[in-house]
Order: sequence, then structure tokens, then C-alpha cells
Amino acid sequence: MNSIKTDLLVIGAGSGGLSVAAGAAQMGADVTLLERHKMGGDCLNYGCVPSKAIIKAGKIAHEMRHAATYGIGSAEPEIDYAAVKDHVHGVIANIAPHDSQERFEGFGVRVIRENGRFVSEDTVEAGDTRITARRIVIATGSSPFVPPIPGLEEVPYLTNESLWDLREKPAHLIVIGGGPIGMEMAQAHRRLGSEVTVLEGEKALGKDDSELAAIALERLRGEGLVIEENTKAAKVRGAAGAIEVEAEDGRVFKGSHLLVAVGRRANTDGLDLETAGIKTTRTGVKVDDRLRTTNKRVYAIGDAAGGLQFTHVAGYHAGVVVQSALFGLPAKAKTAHLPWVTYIEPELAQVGLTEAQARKRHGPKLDVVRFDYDGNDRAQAERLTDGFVKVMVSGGKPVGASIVGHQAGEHINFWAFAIANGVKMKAVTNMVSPYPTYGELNKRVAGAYFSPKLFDSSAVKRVVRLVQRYLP
Ligand SMILES: Cc1cc2nc3c(=O)[nH]c(=O)nc-3n(C[C@H](O)[C@H](O)[C@H](O)COP(=O)(O)OP(=O)(O)OC[C@H]3O[C@@H](n4cnc5c(N)ncnc54)[C@H](O)[C@@H]3O)c2cc1C
Ligand SMILES: NC(=O)c1ccc[n+]([C@@H]2O[C@H](COP(=O)([O-])OP(=O)(O)OC[C@H]3O[C@@H](n4cnc5c(N)ncnc54)[C@H](O)[C@@H]3O)[C@@H](O)[C@H]2O)c1
Repeated sequence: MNSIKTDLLVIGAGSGGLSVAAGAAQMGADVTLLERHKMGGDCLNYGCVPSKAIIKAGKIAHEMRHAATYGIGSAEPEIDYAAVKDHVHGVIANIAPHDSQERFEGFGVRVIRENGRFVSEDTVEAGDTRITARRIVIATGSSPFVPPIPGLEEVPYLTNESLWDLREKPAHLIVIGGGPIGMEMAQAHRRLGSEVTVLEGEKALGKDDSELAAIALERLRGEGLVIEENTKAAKVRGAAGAIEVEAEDGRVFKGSHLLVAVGRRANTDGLDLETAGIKTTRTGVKVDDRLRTTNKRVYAIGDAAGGLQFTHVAGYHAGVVVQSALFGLPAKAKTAHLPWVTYIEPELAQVGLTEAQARKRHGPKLDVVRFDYDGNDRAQAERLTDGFVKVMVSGGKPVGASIVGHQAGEHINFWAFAIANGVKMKAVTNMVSPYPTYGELNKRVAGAYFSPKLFDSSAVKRVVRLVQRYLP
């Protein structure tokens, strides 16, 4: 067994672990990185990247079907599902060098392609190497949660890991779970020509503002998706090509393929965390607001920490941990400025508080201002007028923003910046937006905040009348 000593040991080379390793090594620390499977983790290989690539293919098919809206002959697209998957794997291959072992070794990181497990409070074993580290970061991510539904293990089912290897187009895809994974994959497959039935135990898109979710669900149903809410999958039976899912209420749904998308399980099994005095919770490794575990030498970040499970959150956590582990700064991980986007069409985007959360937190001090896409000339020109921007304002500052509509995910960046920096609504009105852009929506919503104060104020009217009387 080899023994090495290192300043920082990172377990897991996904979005979080790679960011820690790159940052720390480039700032002069001796860094060791363990990865037991693929460099790049879930996001690159099984998550964000392949899902956004297949969504794009579905979007092209959808646009072909609806081109007549713009005076161009619509056409039923000929869909080669296997070729779509080639496109998906091509995109992964294009991004892979960015996360590769070679690139990280170029930064000076020692990369070991082995599973890591704790053997003491400061030592981890990986293959035939024992690594003792001043600080350790658990960045082991998460895996699809497979619920104990009777019969599920006896039928072939897909998860976000196996879906990308499927080469034949599902004739009828049943999706269990109406969260972001389920809904993104459901719409993409519907647009690629599959029948799709989503079975959701509670509310589909339930983590999003319900007003936004309602608009999106109406659009999805309009595209022919069957979305059954309050429908908990209770039994599964059948065989390849003929799967049946029985709901708790006894209804039976039939399809050719089954995708299970009911949430994630943090990858903590096999790490021997108890050996190192590290406790877990129901959702992941237990951390404090500095992302320290119950062993103060060890941090946990990203999906493994069991909070918001997004690539940009893992990246943000990485920055917090680098400040703490390298410079000893008491950096804290905050959540109020973290955005998320669900990439269905129309997109749903959120940063900060939802309207319901803001009403609870800020009470009568809260103003909710909104502006609809159909008041935006660019949206009119492109006939993409479904949706709205809604901003929750307290004390003159945005405390939350919710957007549903075309490229909502792009537009939420603006509010993510504003909230992260405590920017006032007044500052938003100072901005001049180029015409005609969707970005004007953000300026107009700030205008909607000030308009009543300006146009419905008798004091303003009195001042204007007075000035007009004496103005030469
Ligand atoms: C279908 C899907 C779509 C998604 N889309 C988006 C999106 O559009 N935007 C977004 O922000 N997020 C998205 N996510 C979430 C995003 O993928 C995760 O939040 C992100 O990958 C978490 O990064 P991480 O570094 O915590 O973990 P991961 O990326 O999962 O990396 C963890 C790594 O650790 C390795 N590992 C685990 N245990 C060990 C061990 N003991 N020893 C060595 N190595 C180990 C794993 O092999 C893995 O490579 C999506 C997820 C899914 C499933
Ligand atoms: N666009 C993005 O950023 C993006 C996309 C995909 C995934 N993700 C990340 O991955 C995480 C996991 O996504 P997810 O969609 O798997 O999980 P989720 O927890 O968000 O949604 C799972 C859904 O499954 C339902 N469910 C659970 N058991 C069920 C049953 N037996 N029958 C029917 N419905 C059942 C739940 O009520 C829930 O609505 C997300 O929370 C997010 O953090 C992000």
C-alpha cells in the first residue's frame, strides 16, 4: 500500500469536486482528487448535459411541426432516435476534455481513479493508496433514488443513467415522477414522437411557484403529454415493451418503456463515514452553514450535502470550501441568492423567495410586481408571448423573482445578480435596455413597481401642476 500526504483530498470529480480541485491546485495547494467512475460526474455524463442536448433535439422537431405559424410550411419531422442519441453523446464528448484527467493533471492535481473510503478521521483509502490529508472534501454527488415499488425490480426500467444508452424510440414512455427530471424528459420525448404519460404522486413541478407551474403544465398538456397528478405509482408489472403501472387508486397505465425519476439519494454508502465521525441526515451528509461535517477537517458539498441539488450550487459550494480550507476564512454558504431553472418549454426560473415564501416572510411590507411577455415587442415578433416575470420586493429591494416563458433561465440571471448584490429596484430603472429584447421585461417589471408611486400620487400631480404654472 502506498502512503501519501496531501493538503486537500477531494472525493468525487463531478461539478463540485472538480471546481474545488482546480481552484485549490491553481492557488498552490497540494491537491489529490479521487474518482471511481467517469470524470465530470453526473452533470456531464448523465444529467444536465445530455438532458439539455436531447431537449434541443425535441425543440427542433417541435419547431418543424409549427413552422407554419411563421409562414413556412410545417413538416412532420423524420426522427431517428438513435441519431438523436449520437448527437447527445457527441455533445458530452465535446465537453469532456474540459473535465478530463489530463486537464486536471495539467493544473497540478494528483488524480487517482479509485473509490475512496475513510479509514480514520483524516485518512482515506483508494485502491492501493492511503491518503492522509489536512482537509478532505466529500463531493460524491447523488444517484437516482429507486423507490421500493412492488414489481419494479422485475421489469426493465430506465433512470437518468441508463436513458442515454437507449437506441430505440419508446413508443409509449411512462414516467414516474413529475419533478424536473421527469418533466424535462417527458416533453423532450413527446416532441421526439413518443406517447408520454407522467404519473406524479402529488403536484407536478411541485417545487416551483404554483402559478408558474400551472402555465407550463397547460402548455405541456397542449402538446399531448398525459400528466396525472395525485397519482402515486404503487405496483409495476409486465415485460420489455409492455409495462403496466398501477396507481394507488387502482388505475392502470400501460406503456412500452418506464422512466423512474422520483428524486435522488446522496452517494454516501461505502464511504465508511462513521469511521471518521461524520454524521448523515435523511438527505445526505450533515453539514453546518460553513459546509463542515461533524468532523471539522472534512467538508461536504454539492448533491452529497443533500440541499439544493444543482451544478451551479455545487460550484458555489466549491468556492466557499476553497476560501475556508485554503485561507482559513469563515466563509458561509448562503441560499437566498441561488437560482434554478427547469428547462421545459416554457422554461421556469426562480431565484430567492417565491411569492408564497415572500408573503410569509415579509407580510404587508411585500410588493409583488409583474410584467407579461405579451407586453414585450420581441416576444410578439417571435410569437412567444406565453409567460410573465414576477418580482417580490421588500424595502425597495428584490427578494425573489420568478419567470415562466421563453428563455426564462437566461433572464433570471439578471435577478440573480440583483439579489446577490442587494441591488435596489431604483437601480434597475436606471438601466436602458436595447429595444426590442426580452431583457426589457426586467426593466418593465421595475417600472411596474414605481408606476403606481409616480402615476397614482396626488403629491406628484400637485408638484407637476405647480411647476407647469411657473415654468417659462
Ligand atoms: C437528468 C438530470 C438533469 C440535470 N440537469 C441539471 C441542470 O440542467 N442544471 C443543474 O444545475 N443541475 C442539473 N442536474 C443536477 C446536477 O447534475 C447535480 O446537481 C450535479 O451534478 C452535482 O454535482 P456534484 O459534484 O455534487 O456530484 P456529481 O456530479 O454526481 O459527482 C460526484 C462524483 O463522485 C464520484 N464518486 C462518488 N462516490 C465516490 C467515492 N466513494 N470515491 C470516488 N468517487 C466517488 C461519482 O462517480 C461522481 O463522478 C441534473 C441532474 C440530473 C440527474
Ligand atoms: N433543470 C435542472 O436544474 C434539473 C433538471 C433535472 C434534475 N435536477 C436536479 O435533480 C433533482 C432530482 O430531480 P427529480 O425530478 O428526480 O426529483 P424531484 O424530487 O424534484 O421530483 C420527484 C417527483 O416524484 C414524485 N414521486 C415520488 N414517488 C412517486 C411515486 N411512487 N409515484 C409517483 N410520483 C412519485 C414526487 O412527488 C416528486 O414530485 C432535482 O431536485 C434537481 O435538484 C435539476
